[in-house]
Amino acid sequence: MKSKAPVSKNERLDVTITDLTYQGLGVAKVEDFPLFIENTLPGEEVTIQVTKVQSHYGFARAVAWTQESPDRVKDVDKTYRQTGIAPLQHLAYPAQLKFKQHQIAELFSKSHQDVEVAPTMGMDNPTQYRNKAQVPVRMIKGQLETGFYRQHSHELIPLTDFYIQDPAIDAAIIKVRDLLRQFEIPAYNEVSDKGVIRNIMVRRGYYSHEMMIVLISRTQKIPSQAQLVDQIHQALPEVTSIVLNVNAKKTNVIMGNVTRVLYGKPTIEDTLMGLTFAISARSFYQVNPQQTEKLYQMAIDKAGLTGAETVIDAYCGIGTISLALAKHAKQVYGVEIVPEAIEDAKVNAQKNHLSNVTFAVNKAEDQMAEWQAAGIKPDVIVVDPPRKGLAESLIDSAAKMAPKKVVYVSCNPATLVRDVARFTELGYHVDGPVQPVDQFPQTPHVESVTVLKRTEK
Ligand SMILES: C[S@@+](CC[C@H](N)C(=O)[O-])C[C@H]1O[C@@H](n2cnc3c(N)ncnc32)[C@H](O)[C@@H]1O
Repeated sequence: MKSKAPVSKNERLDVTITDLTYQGLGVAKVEDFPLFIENTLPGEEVTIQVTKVQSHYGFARAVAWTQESPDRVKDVDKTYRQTGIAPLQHLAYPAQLKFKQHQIAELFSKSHQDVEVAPTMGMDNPTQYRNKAQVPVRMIKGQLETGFYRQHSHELIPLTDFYIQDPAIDAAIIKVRDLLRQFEIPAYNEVSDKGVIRNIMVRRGYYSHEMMIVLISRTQKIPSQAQLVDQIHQALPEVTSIVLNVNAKKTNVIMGNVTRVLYGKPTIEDTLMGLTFAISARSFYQVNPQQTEKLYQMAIDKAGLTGAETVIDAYCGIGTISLALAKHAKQVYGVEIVPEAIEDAKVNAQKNHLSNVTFAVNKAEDQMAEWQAAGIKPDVIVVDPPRKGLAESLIDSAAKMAPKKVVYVSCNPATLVRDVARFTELGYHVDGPVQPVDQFPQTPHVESVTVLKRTEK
């Protein structure tokens, strides 16, 4: 065998299952060595017994056996795992929360043994929480269907109950699907690159109940467009905005660059932290509003503002965190790459009568360098990047500006740990425990807040 197994036959040990192979075996790692375990699913903590250590394509591989996890619950619907909508549905909710805490702790343990991870903050009803749906549309046996792709494929599994989405959104998708069928509007076919409707996006304000329907089309115009739009808003009284997004490219990217309002306003409004936000079709907006309020409150508390501080909010979207911080700070600077989101952010500052916020459309890494060159000296920097984390140059500019604190809101613990390592090289240390907040129940996605403090010299 080329590599040696750190486990031996008949050994018993406690492991956490982190992955699933295509053959349906659970995978756990011991010192980065994979163990393949029958009868397990991701997130489960089980005691295993190694049954075989064998050579597999020249590498050591161990197969182990266990009894079913006590945290296993009955699947609600197996399609939720096949589609990746709810890959953790088999796990009792407290075990899901523990798994998320474990994932972050495991990643930090390799480079930062001193970092603690607090228990994950969960929600009371961990289903039907999503305020946004983005569903693909396909023709199946000559009929237009909405649903979700089987994982790692483009095979559409038709669905009417999406389990983790607001049920009013599920009902709207069915209504739009039925109207598309009625007007005989064909779905896009990605093989022939023909057809019309590619995706339907629906967003609904948690408090406002305002609903936006975005029809993502290959074509500049949808057949029977005026009648379709008329019927949609008549059938769905909560709809205050119907938008056409044109994506004519042969691509996996969902939205194109052209957006046209077909009915109502270009935005819907919702409330978070007592503030009102306008949200347009292409802007990012957190999908779990109940947990977002907890997440933002945590970020604000950890920023520890007195009203005298200058704060930067990098990756600010429509300015949600920026404006929530502005109530407690002297001046806030926000930066975001999507121009529509910054337009929303500016409107949102006015709507909430907050004049101590300045927004910039730019790459956060470039804007931070500009602010640093311009001599801006933030007391606190908040970052909330996408899954790929922070550009190294952003961390360098941030450290040069020497804020007392960096509050890092992360949706990917792997890049969080990488970025924390860079900050520690530049004179920062993790202050207090990392706090996971469950933004995505039933899925393995992990959101967290980490505070980095400048180490006194
Ligand atoms: C996780 S979201 C957070 C948004 C916002 N803080 C919120 O809570 O709604 C990340 C945001 O970063 C933006 N983004 C992605 N890459 C960027 C970059 N290089 N520079 C600036 N913004 C970027 C995305 O458009 C998105 O709005």
